[in-house]
Amino acid sequence: MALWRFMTAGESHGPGLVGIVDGVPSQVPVTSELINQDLARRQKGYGRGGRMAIEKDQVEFFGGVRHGKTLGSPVALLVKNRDFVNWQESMAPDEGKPDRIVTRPRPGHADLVGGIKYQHRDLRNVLERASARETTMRVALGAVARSFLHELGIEVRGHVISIGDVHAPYKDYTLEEILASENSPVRVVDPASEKAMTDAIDRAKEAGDTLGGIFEVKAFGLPVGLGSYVQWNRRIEGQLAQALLSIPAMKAVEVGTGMAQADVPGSAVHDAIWWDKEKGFSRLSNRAGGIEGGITTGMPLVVRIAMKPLSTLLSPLGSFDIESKEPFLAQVERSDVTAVPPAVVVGEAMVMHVLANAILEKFGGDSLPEVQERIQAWERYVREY
Ligand SMILES: Cc1cc2nc3c(=O)[nH]c(=O)nc-3n(C[C@H](O)[C@H](O)[C@H](O)COP(=O)(O)O)c2cc1C
Ligand SMILES: C=C(O[C@@H]1CC(C(=O)O)=C[C@@H](OP(=O)(O)O)[C@H]1O)C(=O)O
Repeated sequence: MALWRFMTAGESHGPGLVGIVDGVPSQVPVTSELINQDLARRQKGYGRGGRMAIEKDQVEFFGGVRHGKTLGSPVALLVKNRDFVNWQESMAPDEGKPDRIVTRPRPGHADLVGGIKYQHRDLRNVLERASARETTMRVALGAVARSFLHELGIEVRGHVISIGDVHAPYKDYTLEEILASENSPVRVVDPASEKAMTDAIDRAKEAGDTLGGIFEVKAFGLPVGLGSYVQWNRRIEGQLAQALLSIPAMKAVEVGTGMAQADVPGSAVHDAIWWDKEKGFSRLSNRAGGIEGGITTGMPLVVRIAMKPLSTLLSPLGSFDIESKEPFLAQVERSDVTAVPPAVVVGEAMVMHVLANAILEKFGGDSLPEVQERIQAWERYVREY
């Protein structure tokens, strides 16, 4: 069982989202300001649809935090859906009027498979939970992990690499360089790529189409030794891939130089080992993306994630109404054109949940000072190894 566990509940147009993260050590600084910062980052991004103009996500605490610090008890959070006022009758848990019944499944969304699986004839009962609205709570809970990791000297940040077929030039960016993407509407580090990306989004919007893309998440300051090769489910890249692919619309994950490694000989892939008295062991390059043998190497962790284009198309693909069994083509619904920039923030959150758990598995500890002390002792040992 994981030591850092979280769960979310709530529908996209219901009253809100709730979440609990269990296993957080005591004394970790957590404030609503800190969580709201990440919630605001997830809401930004060129290409978002009308919903983001309605929502202004703000966290409320229900447990586990007092006077700005965690207590060691489960942290319970709530984020309300502002859009709920427009859906109250439709989403009423007691008697209500399901006035916006959905019977037209979108190819590529969860509508049809979810309807069949859960025996729903109103596909709203599927899309409400399949919606990526849920990722709001993953990010709110992820901000607690961010604070815990920050106190241990670990920073996790991501940026966009491509939108549709527009690729920014690839570089091994430092944390400071990645932070510069914060003000970019498409969360890209390279300013020269920004215009081509926003233009591509404008063109897709005009055509009633959508775009996917690729983003990268990096973790800096990780200790050597998180994860393990001794059992299949303890390999850290496996845990990261599962967490990242659990985000709606994510279809592939690469670690380090990933897929490209298959094309070249080993001499062009592996990272030479280096030793000096001051730092101990390190690597001369980081094509492995900070993981060897399912264990962190102490080099930056590098994962890249491919997101498919969103499935709510204003000029949609063919589909059939589940009641009339008639084909339909036209379906006008509000939707994002692309959600790669906000997905970066969700990717960061999922990486942070995995890393927070891995830290607790390796070092244990009930309070932040206890974990800090254990990591410091470990780092001394690693330097002298
Ligand atoms: C931040 C974010 C925003 C999204 N916005 C939309 C959207 O507006 N319209 C849409 O059709 N899909 C959107 N999606 C993707 C769907 O939620 C996803 O495709 C759907 O749940 C089916 O899951 P699958 O793509 O993993 O098969 C979004 C995903 C993310 C991560
Ligand atoms: C609400 C969010 O994303 C939503 C994810 C989503 C989907 O189908 O996944 C569809 C859209 O919602 P709506 O159908 O209400 O327009 C997005 O806006 C959010 O990210 O907070």
